Amino acid sequence: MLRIDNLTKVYRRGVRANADISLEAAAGEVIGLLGHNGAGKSTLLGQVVGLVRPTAGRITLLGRDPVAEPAWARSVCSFQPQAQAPLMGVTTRQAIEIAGRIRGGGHRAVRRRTAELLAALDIEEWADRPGERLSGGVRRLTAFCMAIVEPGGLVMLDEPTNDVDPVRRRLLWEQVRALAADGRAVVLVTHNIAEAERAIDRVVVLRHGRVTAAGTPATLAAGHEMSLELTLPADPPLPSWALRADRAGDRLTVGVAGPDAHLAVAWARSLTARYSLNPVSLEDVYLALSDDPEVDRDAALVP
Ligand SMILES: Nc1ncnc2c1ncn2[C@@H]1O[C@H](COP(=O)(O)OP(=O)(O)OP(=O)(O)O)[C@@H](O)[C@H]1O
Repeated sequence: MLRIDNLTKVYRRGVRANADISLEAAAGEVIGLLGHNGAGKSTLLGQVVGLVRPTAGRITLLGRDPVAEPAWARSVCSFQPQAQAPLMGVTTRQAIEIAGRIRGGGHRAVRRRTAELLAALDIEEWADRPGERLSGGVRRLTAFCMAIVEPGGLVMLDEPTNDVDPVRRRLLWEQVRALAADGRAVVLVTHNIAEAERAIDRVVVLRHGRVTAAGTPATLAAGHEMSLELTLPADPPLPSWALRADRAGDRLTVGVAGPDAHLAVAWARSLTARYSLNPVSLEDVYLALSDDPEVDRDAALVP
């Protein structure tokens, strides 16, 4: 569906927002773009929809060049920008229906789909409220519905869960999975890594405009240690498989490599009934990458 090769964007005044980025998104797949503020995530999405002109590299969307054909690209892409949608003078329902009609949906089909989305995201109680009187979270959900009411083959969402409460965030992630199940490719930006882990198929981590890690959450987690937590008043001798040990009060945390999990559990059991072995989360991996001086050194090489 989408293929990006060696994409680079240098803004005027020399800010290199994207540096040599390559990635692919296939139909039925949800890709999560992760990265600190200013890492270049929005710039990447902006280039695919023709809002930002690449400095170098190539984007291929359904075999065509969206940079050369921006109007066509916008017809096959759906996009929820990071900025809140201006919803003055229209209700939630009207905003979603208008978006669906502009994207070419039939009157009845758009009305039906709008009603389904309002129900699925549990925002029906605000369906007929004017946009200027909506809360930030409902506004964000409305913008999400506007982006997916008549979805293109590629759906790009820039921080769709911002301002949204935990219950409705979960409903939103279900809709993201439904888009993929329906054969769309979804590329989304999020800072909500713990939740995204359940909804995304592949992760691309950007740092200072470069891809610093990419893969499924499981492959990124492979090689990172798990943590064994034990409630123990005194430190026992550490077995040879223990990677590190930290104490906070009566809690001891021991780093464990994946293949040593069974040894760790047996050891913990011999010492106390109060222990837990926690698999590494995508958030742990992300934080470990953020701390990695190698990654910083690479980033510093960005000219
Ligand atoms: N129009 C612009 N002109 C000049 N520099 C820009 C412009 N837009 C973004 N930048 C710069 O490009 C870099 C990447 O910005 P971008 O918005 O793509 O990051 P991001 O990863 O989406 O950040 P955030 O998580 O904060 O939204 C930043 O240094 C930003 O200041």
